[in-house]
Formats: sequence, C-alpha cells, structure tokens
Amino acid sequence: MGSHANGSTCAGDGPPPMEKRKEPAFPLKTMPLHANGWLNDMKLSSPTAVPVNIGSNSVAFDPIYRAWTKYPSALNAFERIVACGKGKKIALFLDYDGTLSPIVDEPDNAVMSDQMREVVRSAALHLPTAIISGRSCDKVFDFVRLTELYYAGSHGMDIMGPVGKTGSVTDHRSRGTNSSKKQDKEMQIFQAASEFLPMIDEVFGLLVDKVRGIDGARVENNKFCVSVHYRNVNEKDWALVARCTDDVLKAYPRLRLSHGRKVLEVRPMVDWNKGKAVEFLLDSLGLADSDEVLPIYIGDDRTDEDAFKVLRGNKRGLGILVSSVPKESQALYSLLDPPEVMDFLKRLVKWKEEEEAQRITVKQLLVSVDDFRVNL
Ligand SMILES: O=P(O)(O)OC[C@H]1O[C@H](O[C@H]2O[C@H](CO)[C@@H](O)[C@H](O)[C@H]2O)[C@H](O)[C@@H](O)[C@@H]1O
Repeated sequence: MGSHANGSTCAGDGPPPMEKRKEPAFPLKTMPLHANGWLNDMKLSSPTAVPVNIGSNSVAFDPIYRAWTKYPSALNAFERIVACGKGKKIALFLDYDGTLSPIVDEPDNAVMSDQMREVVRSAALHLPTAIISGRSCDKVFDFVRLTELYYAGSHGMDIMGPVGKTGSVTDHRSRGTNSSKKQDKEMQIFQAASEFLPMIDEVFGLLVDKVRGIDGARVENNKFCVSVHYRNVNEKDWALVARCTDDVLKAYPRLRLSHGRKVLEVRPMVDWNKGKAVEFLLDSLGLADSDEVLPIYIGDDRTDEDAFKVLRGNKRGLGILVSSVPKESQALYSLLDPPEVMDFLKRLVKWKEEEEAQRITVKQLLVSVDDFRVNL
C-alpha cells in the first residue's frame, strides 16, 4: 500500500486520557446481556492505530498496516478506478467525520480545512456530489458550508439538496416535506422518520441527565438520531455508558442502537440507512442506471458499510474505506485518512477536467469537419 506512506495518525483514536474516575454505580456483572454485548462492540468499533515511530508517516510504516492489502489503496488504483468510470457519469458520496475532517476529541471541533472545502466544491461542480453523515443536516452544513451539494443527515434520514440545480431531486417521492428552506439555497427533499422527532428530543434529554455524572461522556442531538460519545470517557467507565444508554432505551422499543467510532448511535427503528439514502439519491437524480453511472462512496465508519454493501451489490459502484487500521469492510478500496481522501478527490477533479476538455476538443473538431464539408 505504497500511497499510504503519506498519512498521519488519527490522533483522536488513541486511548482516552487517564482522568480521575468514578466507580461504576453498579457491579459490572449485573450488566444486562445486551449492554454487555455493546461493551464488546464499543471496544471493537474504533480500534486504536498503533503508530510505529518512523518519521511522521508512522502508521503507513506499520508492518501490520502495510501487510493489509485486501482493499488496495484507491490512490494506487486510481487509473483502474477511473477506467471503470470511463464514458460514465461519476456520482460522489462522501461521509463527513473521519473522511472529510479528522477525528478529534470534541465533536464540535471537527472542522473541515479550507483546502478540503475547496476540493469538495470543485468536485461538486463536475460531479453530482452528496455528503452522507450521522450528524444532523444543519450541523454538517455548518461545517461544510457549500450550497452546491446534497446533504443526507441523521444517517440518511434527512435529505436536502440545492434548489433549482439542474437535475435536482423533485418532491414526488417525499413524505412530509414542506420544502423548508435552509440557507436560501437548500431545500428539504426527504425525511424517512419525521414522526420520531419528539421521541428523539425526549430521549436526548433523558440521556443527557443519565450520563451527566460520567466524566467525559457527551450526548449530541442529531435531529433524528442521538449520539452518546465515550471517546473522552475512561475505558473502565465504558460499561457504565452502555448501561445508562440501555436503561433509557428500555422504555423505547422503537429505537435501536448502532456503533460508530467511540460513539453509541441511537436511531429510529426504520428500514433506512446510508445505503438506502444512496439508492434514494441515485434514483431521484436519474442516476440509477449502472451502465451510465459509477457511484463512488468514501467513508470510514461502520454505518458507511450499508452504503458500501449497496454499491458492491450487482457491481453497481465502488466503496472506499478510510482507515488507518486493518479492518473488514464491504468496500473495494481504501485510503489512509482525510489527507489521502483530499488527494484522491483532487485527482478525480483533474481527471474529470481533462476528460471534459478532451470532449470539447473532439466536439470542436467535428464541427470544423462539418464546416469544411459544407464549404467544399
Ligand atoms: O457519519 P459521520 O459523518 O461519520 O458521523 C458519525 C458521527 O461523527 C461524529 O462523531 C465522530 O467524530 C467526532 C469528531 O471527530 C469524534 O469526537 C467522535 O468520537 C466520533 O464518533 C459526530 O459527533 C456524531 O454525532 C456522528 O454520529
């Protein structure tokens, strides 16, 4: 995985800081069975990259990482990837946290660099582009601040797009949409679980109260989902976080839980996920024909696997996993970290610009030949 050599570590994935801890308010052996299962998942969901100290490209020199060749580097395989897209339209789907912005300890600080914003903007000018995030649409929009894109927040349960853009999604399949405007240029297109809003608000309040005593625990309201963060919680207290979340969820059988990177994600029990959001957008944008369109999805999280799976099915498109540690995935390719994502997007934009320039030249040539014939 040669191209991975320019990477940096996800510093935020390191062990939580050793802080003064509270003892769990209950003996661990009394943990309910599924909260115990969660604990296992909590440990597995965000494995720590173990950097080997060789210069700044530590992870890339890690022999274990280098031996991980199951998902080839999307940078090394760039020519192969664009060859799949030759003569097709490429549709781009991007996760936010850990893909466009580095993982950091404080969720509110997960800003996107200006450079990355510029690259995503250029990509969106050439290719239909959507950001699909576990965060609420509003939050991810506040970070990204680009009106040229589609946004699918709350794990795809809340989809918004640019108003008046050619090929923009129409409302014909939407449920409960009143075209609520955002930033004057954004409109709500689809909400998969709008009836859950009051329940999510309620659960958010209960979870905030419940984990208040746990050092480092933080609850985030993502509109149709709630995130319970334990990145800054001492590992010994992760079981307590699981137990508190489970206690609250017991009264809400219509909510379920998924695991992200040091976060428990509470979400409505509806048949909707990032994969469904990708299908919805492809379909609604008239991009569902796999003979004409190559969808590429880039993401780092477990919840992105639903999208990788959709694209892998029938060889419809390509998933690219962003990871600095070897892990199993439904993706076909990999990138080390957000800087590599930026490099990949830059190359994609350049390739697209060259392709467009070639097409214009050929068109001009054909016009000249026609003119020549007419004048003969
Ligand atoms: O689908 P995504 O865009 O990847 O969103 C998933 C979650 O991302 C955020 O949490 C993660 O990033 C934080 C900032 O780097 C980090 O502190 C946290 O540990 C990660 O899990 C976001 O805060 C969550 O609400 C999203 O669900």
